[in-house]
Amino acid sequence: MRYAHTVDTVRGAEGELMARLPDGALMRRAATGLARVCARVLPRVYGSRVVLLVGGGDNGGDALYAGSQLASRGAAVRALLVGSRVHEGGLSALRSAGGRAVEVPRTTEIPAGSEAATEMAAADLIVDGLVGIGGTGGLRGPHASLAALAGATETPTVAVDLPSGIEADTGAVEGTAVRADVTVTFGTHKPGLLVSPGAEHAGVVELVDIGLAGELPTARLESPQAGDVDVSLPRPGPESTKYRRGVLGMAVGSDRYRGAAVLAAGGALRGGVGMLRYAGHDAVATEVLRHWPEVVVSVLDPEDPLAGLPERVDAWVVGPGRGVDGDAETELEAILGSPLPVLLDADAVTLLGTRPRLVRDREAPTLLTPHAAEMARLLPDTSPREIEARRLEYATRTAEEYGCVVLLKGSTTVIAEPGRPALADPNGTSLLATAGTGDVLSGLVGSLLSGGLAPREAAMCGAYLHGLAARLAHDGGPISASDLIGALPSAIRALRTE
Ligand SMILES: NC(=O)C1=CN([C@@H]2O[C@H](COP(=O)(O)OP(=O)(O)OC[C@H]3O[C@@H](n4cnc5c(N)ncnc54)[C@H](OP(=O)(O)O)[C@@H]3O)[C@@H](O)[C@H]2O)[C@@H](O)CC1
Ligand SMILES: [K+]
Repeated sequence: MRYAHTVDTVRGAEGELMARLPDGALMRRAATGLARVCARVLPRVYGSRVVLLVGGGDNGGDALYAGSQLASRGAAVRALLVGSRVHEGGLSALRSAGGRAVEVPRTTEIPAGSEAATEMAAADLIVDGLVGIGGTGGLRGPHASLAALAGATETPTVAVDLPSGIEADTGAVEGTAVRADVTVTFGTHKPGLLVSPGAEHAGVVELVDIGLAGELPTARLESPQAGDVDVSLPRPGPESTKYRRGVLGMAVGSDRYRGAAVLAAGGALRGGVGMLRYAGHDAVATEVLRHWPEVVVSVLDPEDPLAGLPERVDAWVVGPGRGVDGDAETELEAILGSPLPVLLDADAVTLLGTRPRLVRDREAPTLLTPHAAEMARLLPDTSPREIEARRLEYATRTAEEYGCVVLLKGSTTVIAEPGRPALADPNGTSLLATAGTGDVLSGLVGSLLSGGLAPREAAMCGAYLHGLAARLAHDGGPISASDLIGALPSAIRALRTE
């Protein structure tokens, strides 16, 4: 698991630790770790050209001290000082080691042909020490200008603690931000490094241990790795039967949207469900059976559909392609009235927007799996764009307002449960941005719910396997939702070797 803590928590832990350590010890540890990574990114240190972007705070101080270490190993290091002040200790260390520093004019626009721009383009490495966890709001003035100019070069860029311009606690990016190839972060990850859009600016994230771990409380955010998914995933043993492995009920698809049912069923079957009980009208039920003869189908009578819903199930998946008419609403209400875990996706989430009490008043476990547009229907006066920009914040808010677990699909899938650290899936890929992949996910996560996993863990494992399957199915060209189903067993196998 990767753990991420908020700025306030990091500051608190830093304060505790600093009180026991000599002055400057933490910054020395941070700078040494940073210099080590920079040395690895450079083809060789001696004779290389390094440009430091140095803001006025300790983030700039880290860059200056790391720069001094590179300079003492023979790199030509030049610091562009852009803050209203500068870390004096770092600056004198750099100068003593033979590095040079120039003040960048504090004009808002630094032109493309300026000396600073030329130096960045000619450098072997740019080190971004403009702002770290002390940053507030989008980058201002010359900081924004330098970040944009760095982004216009091909020069490899290492960000100090986090890429300047991304919001540490959320991953939101307002305006220009540095795009790093590598981010060297200190003590713990910051949530913004693991959630898009911030995560897309961070490149490879390397954690430098500065001794903070002992002071850190519960994380704000966790990012599961293959081993975490592997240990959580239910595996059949000698005692397993189809009933013990879990029976999943599915109320998805409709005569109009038959594919949704076929895809969700595929996700559940390849996700390892013990038995799948599908309920739907004749045409869609026949289609499901044609694709997946192992499914136990209940054909619903249009005159009395509720009477046909299967009873002996361990969990339910409701919504994809089911519609939002009166029958769908009555069915949703009936299923949510059961004491079983229920996953609501797509149309069921839309229906919930008009009847929030259906979940708010529920005591049994509920998991919502919306994308941003569906989530916007749950939160009045919120647009999908706002949700995309602040995924962690809105997933958390939805979970709290509805009192359930929420999996927000998209660039970084975020899972939130009130009172627990949120989870950020590390496997996000644009390969999944294609019709039907959400249906597969609902079936896959549903199979894990029916297998006995708590909603948060089912969501975590499902999201991880979904992304991994997409990567495994990809052989250079696009993939479809059906390819994803085919790759799920390999994804489960691959957990052990990841
Ligand atoms: N915590 C730890 O455990 C450790 C922390 N360490 C390091 O300390 C870093 C935190 O240092 P910090 O507190 O000095 O703040 P920092 O990130 O340098 O930013 C402040 C400066 O940025 C400026 N500024 C702000 N927003 C801006 C904007 N939008 N656009 C433009 N400018 C903006 C602001 O300028 P002002 O607004 O005051 O003029 C001020 O000068 C941390 O990230 C890590 O690298 C390690 O050394 C050791 C262990
Ligand atoms: K930075």
